[in-house]
Amino acid sequence: MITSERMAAVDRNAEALGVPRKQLMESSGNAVARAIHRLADPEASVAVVAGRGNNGGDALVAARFLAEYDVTVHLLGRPETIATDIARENWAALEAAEYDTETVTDSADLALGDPDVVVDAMLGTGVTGALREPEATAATAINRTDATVVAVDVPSGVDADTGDSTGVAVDADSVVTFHDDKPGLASVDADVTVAEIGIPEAAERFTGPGDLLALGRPEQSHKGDFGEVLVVGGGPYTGAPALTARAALRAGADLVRVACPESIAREVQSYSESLILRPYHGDRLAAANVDPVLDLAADHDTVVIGPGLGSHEETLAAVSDILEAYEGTAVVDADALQVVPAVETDATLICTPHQGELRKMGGETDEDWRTRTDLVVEFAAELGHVLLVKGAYDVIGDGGEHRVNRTGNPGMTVGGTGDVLAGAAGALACVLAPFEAAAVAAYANGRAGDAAVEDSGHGLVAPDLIDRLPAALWEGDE
Ligand SMILES: NC(=O)C1=CN([C@@H]2O[C@H](COP(=O)(O)OP(=O)(O)OC[C@H]3O[C@@H](n4cnc5c(N)ncnc54)[C@H](O)[C@@H]3O)[C@@H](O)[C@H]2O)[C@H](O)CC1
Ligand SMILES: [K+]
Repeated sequence: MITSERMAAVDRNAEALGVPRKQLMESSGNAVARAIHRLADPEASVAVVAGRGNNGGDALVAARFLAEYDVTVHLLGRPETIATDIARENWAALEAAEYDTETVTDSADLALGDPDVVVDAMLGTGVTGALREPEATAATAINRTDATVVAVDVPSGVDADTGDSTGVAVDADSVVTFHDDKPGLASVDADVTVAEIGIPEAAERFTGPGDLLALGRPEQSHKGDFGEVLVVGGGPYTGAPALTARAALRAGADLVRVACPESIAREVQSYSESLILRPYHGDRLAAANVDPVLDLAADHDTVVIGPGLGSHEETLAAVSDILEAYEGTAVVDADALQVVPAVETDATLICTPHQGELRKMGGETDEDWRTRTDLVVEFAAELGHVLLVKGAYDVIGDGGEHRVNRTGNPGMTVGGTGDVLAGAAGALACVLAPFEAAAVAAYANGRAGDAAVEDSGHGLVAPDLIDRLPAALWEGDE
């Protein structure tokens, strides 16, 4: 099963892998035509009803694969209003080759006749709300025919994710859907065929530019759309919590506060004026700080706990107590990771170990790490949390799904890059589901590292990544 949002991401990733959408459209159209070959005898009459989006584009392609049939293509709307280049190109190809086409600008003008087959390609995953005109009237007209109705991707008017239809929807006999089944088709009373359209498996398995689509564009978001992050870190180390907090800010967080021992507050502040500190009593996290930190945490959308905390027994006990009582979303990094397996919590944790830390948590690693994503998925399931295991290939798992990130470079083994990643994950977890936040953080962090190396060669330091996070998250790669 794949949601429309994930499908759009995978589609974008496929393009980045060298398989552009026009190629996918060609495969989709071909699959629809093959379904018609199975359903109808040669010379049967086929009415293709195409909308102005890519769903319509699929059917315009299908028409070219139906030479044995008597095909008429009805385009709903003027050709100039076709929404995408690839659909428009396929319309132009039909026109140039003098196919039997007509454009319907007024729903009253749709003359379907009495076809043997109707191809419903008005709307697919791009639908929002109830069908408008001329689609609504066309759907009623399609439902009134005695034809066998073949829907492209989803019956028009049906939401691919929920199966809901707010108004009239096409009553299809059969649905040819692409790449993977859609959740909304479960409630549709039709034969559903899933057609492979040539999307490489890597487009789903590896993070790519499509994974960033969920973030939206910066100009669409406003201050307050992201969220507030609390970094709980520092003690024996002062640089780590500062890096984490600065990374969270650059990854979009509206506000980031650092809870750290008062003994190091001045030094943490010295890294950046923009840091807001909430110092607690003492020189390392300990039992007396648990309640104040929990009170602070309750006022934030996410918490990042671990960077620079050290592994003093008292500190680790305090981390356990905090995680046990906390109920929100937290990124757990560095020394704090080792307490996670024994912690019983209602919180949603994103754990970011490297392989050494993973072993310390009781997880299994393997020399042939790339092919052992199953180890991450299983251990994540055992923990009941999201795991982001850092390495040459980062593996992100949540017990069900997994994703692999291959951005980044050997220069990133330098200290502090993990602190940056944790901060980015904390910010992204304010706006994305935990698994997505981890995957996008890994992708963007690696991309920032790759950009840094490209700009200044090797000799990378962690702050180089922070400055490049906004571009890595919000700028296209073409
Ligand atoms: N990898 C893939 O996902 C592939 C998908 N293919 C096909 O593309 C469609 C989705 O295409 P898209 O252009 O995004 O959307 P639609 O064609 O479904 O519709 C967009 C079109 O419709 C207008 N619109 C939206 N809501 C309504 C409404 N309620 N009433 C009327 N009109 C509406 C909107 O303004 C747009 O103009 C997917 O389903 C597949 O069939 C590919 O070709 C292969 C790869
Ligand atoms: K459709």
